[in-house]
Amino acid sequence: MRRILLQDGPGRVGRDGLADAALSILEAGLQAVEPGEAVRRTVRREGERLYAGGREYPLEGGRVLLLAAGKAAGGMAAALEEILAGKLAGGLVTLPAGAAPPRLSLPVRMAGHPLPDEASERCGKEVVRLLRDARSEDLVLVALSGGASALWSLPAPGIGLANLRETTRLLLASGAPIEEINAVRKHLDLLKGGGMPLLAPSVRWLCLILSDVVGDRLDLIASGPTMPDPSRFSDAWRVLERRGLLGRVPTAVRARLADGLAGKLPETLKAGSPQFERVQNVCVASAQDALDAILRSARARGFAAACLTSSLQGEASQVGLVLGNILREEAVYGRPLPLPCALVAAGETTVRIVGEGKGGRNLELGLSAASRITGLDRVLLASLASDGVDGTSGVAGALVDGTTWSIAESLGLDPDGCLARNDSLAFFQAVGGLLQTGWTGTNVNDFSLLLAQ
Ligand SMILES: Nc1ncnc2c1ncn2[C@@H]1O[C@H](COP(=O)(O)OP(=O)(O)O)[C@@H](O)[C@H]1O
Ligand SMILES: O=C(O)[C@@H](CO)OP(=O)(O)O
Repeated sequence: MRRILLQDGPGRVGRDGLADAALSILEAGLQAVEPGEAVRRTVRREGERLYAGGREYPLEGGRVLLLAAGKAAGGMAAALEEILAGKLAGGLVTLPAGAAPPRLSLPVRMAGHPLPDEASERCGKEVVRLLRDARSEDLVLVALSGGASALWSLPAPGIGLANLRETTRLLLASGAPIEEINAVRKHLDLLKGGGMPLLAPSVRWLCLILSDVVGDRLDLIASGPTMPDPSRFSDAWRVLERRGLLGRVPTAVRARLADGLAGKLPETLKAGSPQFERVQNVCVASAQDALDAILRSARARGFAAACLTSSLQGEASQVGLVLGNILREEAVYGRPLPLPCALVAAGETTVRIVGEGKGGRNLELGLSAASRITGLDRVLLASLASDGVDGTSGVAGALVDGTTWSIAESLGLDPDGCLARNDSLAFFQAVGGLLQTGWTGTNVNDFSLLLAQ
């Protein structure tokens, strides 16, 4: 079971049973989306047959390949190696640099995240090589989780890794949500947006997906390499326009999108394309599973519990204010739930980067929420990235209570200034409340847990 550690500071943060309860409740959420278990719940083997998503896959007659990428690739691949004992003929597993390398029989590579690097491109080429050698009687298993967009890269002709990297950097800092970021990536990288089946259209495909995307749109997770792509060149162009990036992205990127818009390049594969006839995509777990476990765990500890939303989106500091106000309502008026209560929200907020500081969306959400609960007793809000690494902070999230804001002020910190400089890590390093897990090995959105007693 993955433990969450709370870094204390000069204030009362974490010095009461409420914080212990919050950590245990969130740990139950992480446990429910352990990737190996999620795969074992979804895939079953009986002798020479594999069963998943209501279909049967014969294991004899051809080779079985496994291609896995993403923050949960280690756990997913380990479970599949076990299930397919004696049957795997080859493959590749790619994880973000810095994650603990799993012990597997298949080759394991570490690559750049959130920006693709040379290792990402090498992995992309390795995937192409493996698929080009595949024959029609082969079965290709793909295990995808969030992060894979950066970990496997095959820049389109004329784009090159440096331009793809720069465009990704600009998009990540722009505050664009993942559907916008990936609409652009799908049009600059040949593996994304349904690109994989094009490389080996005659094989059978089973793609297992751990969702880290709000609403579990499978074409968005890891930029949907095995999924039909509903987005078009015109969508990618509009994203750059909307985010003020058309004049800032490299010339080669603008030129490719303009060629696509002018009909000089084929659109990505759409639903109904024959290339998807032999492809099955199955979601093995998502934030919904973690939310259910969080609610169960809270209720078992005597809290009235409810989910506020599983679609939390918006600028992190604004979302933090709203959640802080909801927690205040609970503490002062005991509504909407009777006390003691636990409210949980899952999703993925965004941060438009304007400063030079270090932090992440969960840290900014927590910092901002602290302003709305200051002075209140027996309340807390914990915001956690389920992958264990929030933005550039190196930590998983933050826990705030009614003392956080006043401690900051007593230390001479300027909380609003920290937010304005995107410097939330420095704020929490001073006041305490950082949540640490290391890479959790899973990845299903962020969680904000509100407790009031
Ligand atoms: N200093 C910062 N403060 C707050 N957020 C940041 C900061 N630097 C980067 N980010 C945000 O972190 C996000 C990338 O974080 P990461 O945890 O890798 O995302 P994901 O889990 O979705 O891959 C970017 O969208 C960016 O807006
Ligand atoms: O790989 C990706 O495209 C995204 C979404 O799945 O993941 P992350 O935000 O973790 O990079």
